[in-house]
Amino acid sequence: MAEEQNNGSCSPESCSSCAHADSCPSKQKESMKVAPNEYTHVKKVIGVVSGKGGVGKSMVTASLARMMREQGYSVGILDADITGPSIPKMYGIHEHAVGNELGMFPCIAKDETRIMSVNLLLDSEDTPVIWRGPIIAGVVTQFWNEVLWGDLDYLFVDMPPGTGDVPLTVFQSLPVDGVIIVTSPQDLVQMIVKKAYYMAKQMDVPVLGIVENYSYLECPDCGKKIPVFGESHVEETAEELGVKVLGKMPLDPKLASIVEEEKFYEVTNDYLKDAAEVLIS
Ligand SMILES: Nc1ncnc2c1ncn2[C@@H]1O[C@H](COP(=O)(O)OP(=O)(O)OP(=O)(O)O)[C@@H](O)[C@H]1O
Repeated sequence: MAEEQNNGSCSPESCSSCAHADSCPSKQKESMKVAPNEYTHVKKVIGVVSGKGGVGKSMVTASLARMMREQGYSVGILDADITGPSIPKMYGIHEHAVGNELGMFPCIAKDETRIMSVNLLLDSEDTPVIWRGPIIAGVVTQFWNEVLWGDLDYLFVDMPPGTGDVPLTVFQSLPVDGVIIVTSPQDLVQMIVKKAYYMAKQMDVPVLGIVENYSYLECPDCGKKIPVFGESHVEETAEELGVKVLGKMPLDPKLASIVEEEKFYEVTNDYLKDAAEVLIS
């Protein structure tokens, strides 16, 4: 019988009737999940990943969070980019996270987005985090099960770039409902997108789609779209992988300056409307 094959492709739900359940990879994967604390109730956990650094993953994470917040959903951002945290500063948060015997409280941005990041725990924001991979991965797990997130419709996880320890821990330990891959138009990046895609697939996490950042720059005088980083190949890549393109974001000076002003809680990002549909469905 198909569900009795020990091949890792069956669902954990079919374990009860399967003779191979104890040694089955699908059940083992399930057992590695870390339960949240009793004060955390998150409806959807969405990972934002990129194969490579600097493609604007934090920008996309925060934009998705803003978009859902604007639609009235309660949202949180778990900044899992431990060595390069940028989310609190984008929202103008420079305070220290506080806790009690039950756990740590996320900091609350002006638009009520709940945020947890290593920068909220350091004595100085400029202190570098020089920890080995397993320690960093442990902190990310604590951000899930020791932070009192409360009731959230969406928790966005801003992952560090690449396919290392932290993405692996997040996929294994958190109940990730889907990932969004961020890319930029360069050829090399398209290849790296596939690595992120295959990692998610291997971890049985659905890929909700791809967002291309830095797609073009719009001339402020004539409105012409200039492909600064070359022609986009995102549609080809998406088609090849069988996923949707959820949006193409230009290099937008308005977005850059709102990040500089640390007022991301005011952003309305219309470039990612298709992503909202996918997140709500
Ligand atoms: N579409 C955009 N328009 C203008 N500025 C942008 C855009 N996307 C990103 N930026 C800016 O580029 C910088 C890098 O973006 P971001 O921090 O989101 O990248 P990242 O992929 O998360 O980086 P890392 O991988 O190093 O964590 C930031 O200052 C951000 O504000």
